[in-house]
Amino acid sequence: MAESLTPKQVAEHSTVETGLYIIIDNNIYQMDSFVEEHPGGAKILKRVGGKDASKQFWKYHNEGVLNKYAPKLKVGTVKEEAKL
Ligand code: HEM
Repeated sequence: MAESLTPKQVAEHSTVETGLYIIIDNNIYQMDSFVEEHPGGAKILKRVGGKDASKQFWKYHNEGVLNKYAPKLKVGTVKEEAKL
């Protein structure tokens, strides 16, 4: 089920135990099941848990990687925090 979460809610899932969510271009990916098979290593993914990793992602990957893995890993999109 696709969720719509604020950056703050995503930040609550910063560890493998809580799902290891990362943000890439406003989409949220749940990495806990993938972290041990990530070709770039588990450590680098754990470092960006709960955060926006768009910049790091696009440095090392291309669109094809997202097309392949999004169906399995994407859990939702980021919604703006309410502005007061
Ligand atoms: C949805 C999230 C991600 C997926 C599905 C993913 C998947 C992959 C795959 C399939 C590779 C193998 C190389 C390739 O096919 O291009 C790879 C390599 C790599 N990934 Fe990721 N990755 C993700 C996120 C990240 C993030 C957020 C970082 C950095 C913080 C990262 C860092 C790396 C590095 C450093 C490599 C090795 C590049 C190299 O050896 O040249 N990845 N990743």
